[in-house]
Amino acid sequence: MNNIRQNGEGHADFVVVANRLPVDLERRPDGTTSWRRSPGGLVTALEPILRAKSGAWVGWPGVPDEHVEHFTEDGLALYPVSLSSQEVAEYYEGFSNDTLWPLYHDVLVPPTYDRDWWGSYSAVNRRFAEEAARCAAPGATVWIQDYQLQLVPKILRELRPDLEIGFFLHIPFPPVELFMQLPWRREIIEGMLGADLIGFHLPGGANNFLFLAHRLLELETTRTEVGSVLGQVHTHDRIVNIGAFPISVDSHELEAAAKEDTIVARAIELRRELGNPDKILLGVDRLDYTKGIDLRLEAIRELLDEGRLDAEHTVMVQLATPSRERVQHYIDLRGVIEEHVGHINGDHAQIGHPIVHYLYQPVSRDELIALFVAADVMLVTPKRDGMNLVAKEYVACRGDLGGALVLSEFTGAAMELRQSYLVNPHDLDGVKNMIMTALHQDAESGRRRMSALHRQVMSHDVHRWAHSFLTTLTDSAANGTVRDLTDTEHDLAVNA
Ligand SMILES: O=P(O)(O)OC[C@H]1O[C@H](O[C@H]2O[C@H](CO)[C@@H](O)[C@H](O)[C@H]2O)[C@H](O)[C@@H](O)[C@@H]1O
Ligand SMILES: Cc1cn([C@@H]2O[C@H](COP(=O)(O)OP(=O)(O)O)[C@@H](O)[C@H]2O)c(=O)[nH]c1=O
Repeated sequence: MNNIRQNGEGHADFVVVANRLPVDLERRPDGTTSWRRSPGGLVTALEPILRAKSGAWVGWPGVPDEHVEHFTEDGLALYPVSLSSQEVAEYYEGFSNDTLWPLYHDVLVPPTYDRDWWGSYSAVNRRFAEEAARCAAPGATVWIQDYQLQLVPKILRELRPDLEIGFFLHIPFPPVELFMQLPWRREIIEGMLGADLIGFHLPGGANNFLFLAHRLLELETTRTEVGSVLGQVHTHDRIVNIGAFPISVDSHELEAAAKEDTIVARAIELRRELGNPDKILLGVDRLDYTKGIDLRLEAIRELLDEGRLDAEHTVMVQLATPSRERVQHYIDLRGVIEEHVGHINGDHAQIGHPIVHYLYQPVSRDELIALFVAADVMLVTPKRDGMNLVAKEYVACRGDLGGALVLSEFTGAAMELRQSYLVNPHDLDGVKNMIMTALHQDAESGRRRMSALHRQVMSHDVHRWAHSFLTTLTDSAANGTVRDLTDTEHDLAVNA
């Protein structure tokens, strides 16, 4: 237990522990530094929650070998955990993103099983747990996030048994047939079981976990359906609740932003800058092989080659945020995507009028919202995705009931967004046909679809998600039993 005091010397009553801080440290060539927003949906979702609860956030500042003392940035109390270059290579790029990420995403590329990476993952997880133990006040609520930190719940419980500990997985939890490949499978399940409540986006992930806990650790499991809790795992001394909590976005904030004059004007300007096409298609993703950017470009390319898509009056914007740039599969994918873009523009563009406008750089929030407002068809075609917040953001921004969403069945979002144009991303002809259907939708039926989608996203926002998880966590920690949200609690969460 070293220098960590059993009952906590920290002051934070609510602590988020995630691989990344909500901001990344940026080193400029002249040696100066600044902070910029971190990539990904986890940060998008949790930032407004932490802000509302005035809590602390424990995470890595995004660059190796940086030792930063805890500090406050834009009203958020941040507790950096520093990682060496070797740890970034082994814990983050290696075990997290070249072992667990592909294993949990249907083995879209083969996972690498490396014993040194596992050693580094275990050591870094301990460091995160120690930092959380240090900053949490007695009896505090600590909410641990995602696959990079699956050992933290168990270590933290050993260090600080007084804490209320929740764990949420943001990516799919695989079926037993895949998970059993992992040489360290027992340790991972035991690590997660240190929490009082384990949350997944979908019931499928929760059920996979319950099955594994029984099969692998021979623990007793029971099935319940109270609120979002689907079952319980009985460890030798505690009951751990397992549930499904589909994450969402700050829908009301997005809807309001999309109506602001400056955003509406920028959306019009964007259309003009794109050459006033009849139709704008939009893709917004981290550059990741799970996201299906390659297959959507393939679909567009074939539609243009076949003359089904009008090259003169159609434009596609594809934003791809750089991600995990030193992992070989990501380097390879970038090459494939850029080859597609080159082929499409080479074969079908005119001077000054590219068909695909491709940006390999992060884009600001306001510019993104203006693009959502401008886009006639949003293309979200992952081969596998835990949730996909971009799909929900697009819908939240379309309070005008315009636009159309083409959405892969293999995203978590597809579970709720049933009125989108659902596609199987493995069926290229099906994707092509659905893109054409969405482009030529009848205006009235398009409005009806968007109205249903918009209602769903507005009534199930990120505040409701967090409130639902955290009230269930408190009940779980108190006695292992749970209750449904009252209507008042639900309304408060939605209107927060
Ligand atoms: O931190 P990175 O390695 O740059 O990756 C960014 C984030 O990617 C993943 O996001 C997931 O969480 C989203 C919100 O729940 C969800 O919508 C999406 O489907 C997931 O892929 C990852 O899980 C995060 O830990 C990363 O921060
Ligand atoms: C390309 C791009 C994206 N964003 C924001 O990032 C997140 C992405 O979240 P999602 O759940 O869809 O997927 P991952 O977490 O990346 O796996 C979403 O909030 C986007 O709005 C951004 O801010 N800027 C960008 O350029």
